[in-house]
Amino acid sequence: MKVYIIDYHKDDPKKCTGKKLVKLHFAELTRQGKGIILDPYSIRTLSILDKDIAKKAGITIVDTSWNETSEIEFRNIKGEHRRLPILFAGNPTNYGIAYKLSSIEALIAALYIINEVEESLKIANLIKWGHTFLELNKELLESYRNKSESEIIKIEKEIIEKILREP
Ligand SMILES: C[S@@+](CC[C@H](N)C(=O)[O-])C[C@H]1O[C@@H](n2cnc3c(N)ncnc32)[C@H](O)[C@@H]1O
Repeated sequence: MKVYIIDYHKDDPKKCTGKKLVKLHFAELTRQGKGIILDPYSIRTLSILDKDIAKKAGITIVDTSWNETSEIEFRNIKGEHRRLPILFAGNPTNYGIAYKLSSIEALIAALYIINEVEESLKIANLIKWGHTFLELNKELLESYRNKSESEIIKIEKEIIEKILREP
């Protein structure tokens, strides 16, 4: 799978997981979006139905800062924008926070959801807390894997309702 990074250079370069993917030759830098754009503000949800586009044109991650980002940064990027369904960050900065994934976690999740599990695990091995992320989201990722967009939205709704019911 081709992976692209649009790097807005907003985070500490030492901690930046988008840069790490590029450095380790698992991604290429780009200025334009290609294929599936991982966009947390998108109204469309990533699913197995996006696998063909991802295979043909790749997956683009937008490496920016969660503290400074907004919808505007994503709006003009060409491509098929998709958000990820609820998942919890496993990285030390945003540990346990829903939806706020690092670039590398977003890639691990996207590959898993489109049923590229082996590649997802390979990416998870690149970072210390890759397996923390997988462990934390094991059941969620498995429930989203290989499912259509409408199925994923239904599963996500049930999960959110369950969380809200918990004391
Ligand atoms: C906001 S940046 C933060 C990057 C940080 N510098 C790092 O080193 O990981 C994370 C990127 O991963 C993707 N991403 C993270 N969480 C996502 C979600 N819930 N839905 C879609 N894409 C997501 C997006 O491309 C997003 O811009």
